[in-house]
Parts: sequence; structure tokens; C-alpha cells
Amino acid sequence: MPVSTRSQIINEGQDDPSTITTTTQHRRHRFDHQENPKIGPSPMRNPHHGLKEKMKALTLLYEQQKQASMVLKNTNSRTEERKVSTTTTHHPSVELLNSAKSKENELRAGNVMRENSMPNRTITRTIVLPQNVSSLQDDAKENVIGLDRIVGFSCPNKATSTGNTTTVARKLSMGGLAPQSEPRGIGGGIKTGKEMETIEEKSSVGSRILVFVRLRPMAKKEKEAGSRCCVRIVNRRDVFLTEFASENDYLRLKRLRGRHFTFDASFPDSTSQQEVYSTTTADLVEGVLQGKNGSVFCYGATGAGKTYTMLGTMENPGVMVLAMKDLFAKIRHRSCDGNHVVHLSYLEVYNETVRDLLSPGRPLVLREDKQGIVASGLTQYRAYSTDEVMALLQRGNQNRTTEPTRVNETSSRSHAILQVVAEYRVRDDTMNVVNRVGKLSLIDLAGSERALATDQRTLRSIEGANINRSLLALSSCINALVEGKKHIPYRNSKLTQLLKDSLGGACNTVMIANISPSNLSFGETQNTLHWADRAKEIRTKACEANEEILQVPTTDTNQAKLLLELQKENRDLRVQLARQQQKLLSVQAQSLAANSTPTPSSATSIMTPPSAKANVKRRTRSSILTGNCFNTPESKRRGAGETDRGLQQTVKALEAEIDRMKKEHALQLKQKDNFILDLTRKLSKSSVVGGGGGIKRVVTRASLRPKEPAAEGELKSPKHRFHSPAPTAKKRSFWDITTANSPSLTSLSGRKTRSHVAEPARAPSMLLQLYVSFFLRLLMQLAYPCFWFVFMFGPHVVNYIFQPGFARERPA
Ligand SMILES: Nc1ncnc2c1ncn2[C@@H]1O[C@H](COP(=O)(O)OP(=O)(O)OP(=O)(O)O)[C@@H](O)[C@H]1O
Repeated sequence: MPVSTRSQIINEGQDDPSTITTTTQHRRHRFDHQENPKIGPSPMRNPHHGLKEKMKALTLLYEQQKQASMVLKNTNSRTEERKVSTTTTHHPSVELLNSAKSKENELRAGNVMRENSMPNRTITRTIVLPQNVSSLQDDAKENVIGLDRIVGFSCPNKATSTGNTTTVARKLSMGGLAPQSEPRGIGGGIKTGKEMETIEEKSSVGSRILVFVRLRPMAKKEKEAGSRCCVRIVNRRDVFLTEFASENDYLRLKRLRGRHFTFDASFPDSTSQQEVYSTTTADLVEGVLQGKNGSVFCYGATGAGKTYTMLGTMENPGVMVLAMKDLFAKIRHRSCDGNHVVHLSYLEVYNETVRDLLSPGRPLVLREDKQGIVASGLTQYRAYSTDEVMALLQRGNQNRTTEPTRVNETSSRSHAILQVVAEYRVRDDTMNVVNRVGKLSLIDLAGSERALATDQRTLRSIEGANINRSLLALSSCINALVEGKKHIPYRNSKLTQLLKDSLGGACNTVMIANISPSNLSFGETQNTLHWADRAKEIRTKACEANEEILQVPTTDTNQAKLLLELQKENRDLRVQLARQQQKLLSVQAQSLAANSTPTPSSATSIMTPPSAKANVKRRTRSSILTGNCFNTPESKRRGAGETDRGLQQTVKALEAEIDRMKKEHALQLKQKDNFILDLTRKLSKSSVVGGGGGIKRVVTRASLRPKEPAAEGELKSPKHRFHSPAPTAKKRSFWDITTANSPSLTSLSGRKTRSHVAEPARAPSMLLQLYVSFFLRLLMQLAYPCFWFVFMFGPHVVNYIFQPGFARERPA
């Protein structure tokens, strides 16, 4: 943004056409404080006799004019009030105006405010300060300005002209108060029919840039220099800027000029970093995970707190750090339903060259492709955790160009852009892969500055000139975008080229304007607020999720479907097995009960399988044939015994059947498991998700078994799978483990894996193995003393035997 000196700003404020409303009744009033007894005589710090006399003369003239106009004014006052109220409904001063019922009341209240006198241009408004203003003032104690010293706000009014839309747009941006209920994406101020149309047209295009203001605390240096607070934030939304008159400006010594701005939110100096993050950026992070682009940029004068807001300190991390933490926390939360990949790049624009901050080297060249403007050769780091990002940020900041200036000891001399690309892949219901890519750009701009404010040294002034050049280019782009021009001069600087997506692309954009509270920085603060206010009017393109659906080949889809089907069938089988086991348990319980009571139980027939039932029937029939129908005690006992036997047989039959079913189920489950593993392996080979990192290859002993040749069309029906005979498994024996050339050692992709696949040769029996090992150990134990004995005494024995006297000494 252009850098302007204070004097320029004052002139600009006075000559600014936007401060002129269309009201034709422009009048000029003079007010003498000395005349009003409630306000009292003003203490002149630098009395000047000539001026005093001049003022007295003016006072006399004023009194004469006042008396003359009194009659006229009384008749016109009602009409005038109505006119003024229609022109400035949304301005805070209008509320004040509405409460001014009559001039008598005003004088009685003695709390009179007047608009700055600007010859033949400004509207004269007599304003009574209502009680609520002073209460609002209490809200913002940190920025309290003595209201008795405020003569008026030269806050430009919203234009009501229905003329040129462009002019209207410009006027709208000038410090108007947006209604509280204003929806996101619509600028503030009073709208005429034509403006509303324009807004409706625009709202179909996209949303507007959200603009926030952050006030930093007064610095120690500023306090020492005796600076005063010139910014007041009210309702966390409205910013009142007051210009204190210079001590040498005798004419305006008692006069204060002020401006009023309204933003989406305004943060007083006590606001925490977390609060700033959650209000400005948290939503963008959520959007990025849904595939939407977002950018946040800090704008302001040098030393206004941009880097503090973006990076922060170790104790109070800023937006960049908090955003990355939040992003990874959100990804961790959703990791169960898809794959997330985060890439990071960090670059700076210094003296109109683009440099990679993560791997510094040669300047990068900007080029435009379908993704937008990209710096070719920029390093993209894949980040897995917040800690990693912190390390990268630290590395990048060490490479960033910062130099101490007179205004800021750690002044950033470059614009830094941290780009985070979050890619998310997930399978939808139709087994297709959905790919979403969202990009978040976090931008810490260099401070706009006046050459004198920083340094006179050559390098610093060149840097300053380049910073100002790029910020000027940024302001021209903002102007062009607000005015709806076709050509937006993005190419004027590297910064605007890089910000093209954020300003005019499909992107949710947030601007944080940083300001200083010191009246010594009034000019810079006013400049920042002016451009922030202007940026409110920019509308970006409709931001939709960058979503892409990757078609998976039909064979893969079929296999995936089959896999799901099999898994379902497997689950069903497990449930069936559990039920059968329950049945078995209940039958066992019944048989136990039957054993304890010899009388036949009618309940036995409930759970019996058909074969067992037939068995019982046959026996019953035979018992009838054998004359069981005569209920003698003998026959009863016999019958009871027979029933008991029958029941036992039934239980046995049941047990056998359940055993068989168990085996069958186990076999089926095993086969299905194997099949699922095969399928998973195949899928993981062909899977697009995760590029090999998605589904892991599972190697089990079962998977090493030689495959049966698959019958044709086997995959079509899962039922066909279960007829293949299961290979007989064999427990490994002691022999297998001890023998080195055991056939159970199989090599799989270079790794030795043990398997319990059946071996062709039978190992010797356990007993034989034990005997052999026992024998061998015994042999070893005996052999060792023998050897030792031979070794120790052998030579002596030999010597002794072959001594010459040996034979002689030997008894005959
Ligand atoms: N909200 C805040 N709370 C406490 N201290 C702050 C705050 N904002 C800024 N500061 C302090 O003010 C000083 C200047 O801030 P910072 O370096 O962020 O300014 P800047 O706008 O980035 O300046 P430049 O454009 O020159 O780099 C720093 O010492 C910083 O710690």
C-alpha cells in the first residue's frame, strides 16, 4: 500500500471526495469554547496574542451570524434532522444525532461535539453524546480517549447517491459501519436498490475477504517517547482512530480529528494468540481438510505486530503454529476413515526475488500452470507431525531476511509465505477413490514503512523501496478488484503474483491488519485501516472443494465386493458356530438333569437333531411292540433304563454331530481366511490408495501353503471355494526343531520362515528319539573321564611297561 506521511494524510482526509455527502445543505459553523460556560475556557498551552485577537473577532462574527440564523434554523431544524438521519442511518454519529432532540437540550447537556470545520465542504452536525457511548468507552479501557477533548469524527459518510456504482463502491469502503446482522460476504453500509443488485450479482460469485484488525500493546520505547494511545476498539468490532493535534498547530490545538472503521472483528491489545487464531483461521483449516483453499495474510506498518501474529514466540505461538497443530489434530481424529498426506513449503519474496526458505539456493522462477502460480523448484516437504513442522518453520525462519531498523529490532525485510497442502483420499460407497486437495497459505507480509522511519542506509532503503513497491502493487490489485475491473495488475510484483489465488481465485481469504496504538504511528495506522477497509470489498470466486473421483478398474471393484461378501459370510458362520455351541451346552445340561431324574423328560425331544429323533422313535415303537404299554413297575424300570440309554445315545449323537460341524466350520473359516488373505494381497498390489502404504501385505503360515489350482470361475461364487480339501496339518516334533535340515524351514522372499506344512518322511518315534539322545549323552559323559585318564596317565603307563627292569621285577 502506498506510504503516506502524516501531512499527506491530513490533506487527503480534507480533500477526499468521499467525505462529501450528496446533501446540498452544506454549512459552515464556527464554535468557540469560551462561549460555552460548561466547557469552559480552553487553556492555551502556547498563547499567541495575534491569534487570540483573531479568534475573538471570529467569535463576535459567529455570534452575530448565530442570532441571525436562529429564526431560520428553528423553522428548518426538523426537516434538516430528517434529511441527515436518512443519509447516515448506520453511522454511530447518527445514533448520536437521533438522540439530539433539540438544540436547547444539547446546550443543557453541555456535551457538544462538532464536525471538523472544512471550508465549504463538511456537513455541520451538532451531536449530543448519549450515555451509551461513555459506557462503550468503558468497555475499551485500554484505549480510553478523553471524550471532552474530542471535537468530532471526520468519519466519511456512506454515500447515498445512486450514480456510478464504482464511486459508490469506493465510498462504501470508507469507514462505514456495517450492520450487525450483515451476512458474511456482503459489505457494510446503506445500500440503494442498484447497489443491492450489484451485491446480489456478486454474491453469486463468491464470498468476500474477511478483514480483522489487531491492536498491539504500547511498546516500552513508545511509552518512553511519551506517545499517547490513538486507537480505541469498541464492541470488538469498531475501531475509532483519533488524531491529536500537534502542539505547534495553534489553530487546532483543542481539536481532535477522528475516523471510524468497522471490521469483521477487531482485537484489542489484550487478545490472546489462541483467540486470534480461532476467530480468524480455525475455519479455514477445517475447509482445507474438505478440499478448499484458504489464505491468511497479515498486513500493517513495520513493527505493528505482523510477525508476532503469524509466528509468535515460544510461549505464545502464532497463527502458523496453531494452524499446523490444529491441522494435525484434526487429521489424527479422522485417520480411521482415509489417508491424509500433508506437504509443506516455505518461501520468501525479498527484493523482488523469490527464495526457498527450507532449502536456500538460487532464486526461484514463478510460472503459471493449471494449479495457479507456482514457484518452480520449490521444495515440498512431507510432514508427519506438528513437531516436524515446527522444526521446518524454525529452519525457514533462520533463513528469512530480518534486520534491525529504528522502528523494529527484528524487522522482517521480506514477505514470507508458508504453504500447506493437505491431500485426503478415501473410498466411497461405490469403491471409487475420492481425492481432495486443499491448500492453506499463511502469509507474513513485510511492513509498509516510510523511508525516514526505518533507516537511511542504502541497503535498508532499497529493501524498503521494494517492500513499498510490492505493497503498492498489492493496493492497486485491491483497488482493481474492488472496482470490478477486468484487468487486475497481478504481474506488477512477485508478491501479487503469489497472492493471485488468495485475492482473486477460488479461496477463502482472511486479512489481519496489525496496528500500533501510538499516536506517533498515526499515519501508518490510518493507512493500514484504510486499506483494510478497502479490502473488505473484495470478493473472491466461489470456493468449492477440489475433489476428484478416481475410477477403480472393474476387476478390482469385483474383487473388493467379493471380499466384502466373504467377510460377511464369515461373520455369519461364526455366529452359527456360536449358536451350535450354545445348543450343545444346553443339551448337555439336559442330559445331566435326565441322569439325575430317571423319569423320561418330555423336553428331550426339543433339541434333538432329526437323526436322533428317529432313533428315539424307533426305540419307542419297539418298546411298544415288546409290551411296554403294560405299566408294571418292572416294565417301568426297564422303560426308564431304556430311555436313559436312549438319551445318552442321543447326547452322544449330538456331540458327534456338533464335533463334525465344528470341524467343518473351522475348516470353512480357515479356507475363507486364506481366500481373504489372497484377495487382500491381490488388492493391496493393485490398490491405488496409499500407493503401497495403504493395505499391508500379511504373511501367515497358512499363506505359505502351496495353492490348490483354482477351478475356473471359482471367484464368481464364494460357495465354490469351500469344497477344496484342506491340507493336513501336522504338529512339529522335537525332531523337526533339533534337526538342521528340517523341511519346515521355507524361504520366502529371502527370509527364513517356519512352517508346519506336512513333510513327506515320518520322523522316528519320540521314545526312540529319547533313547538315542540318552545314549549319546551317556557316551559323552563316559568318554570325557576316559580321555582325561588316558591323557594324564597314558604316558606313565607306557613308560612303566617299557622300562627295562619291568620284566625282571615282575614276579615269575
Ligand atoms: N499482540 C502483541 N502482544 C505483545 N507483543 C507484541 C504484540 N504484537 C507485537 N508485539 C511486539 O512488538 C514488536 C514488533 O512486532 P513484530 O516484529 O511482529 O512487527 P512486524 O509487524 O512483523 O514488523 P516488521 O514488518 O518490521 O517485521 C515485537 O517485539 C513483538 O514482540
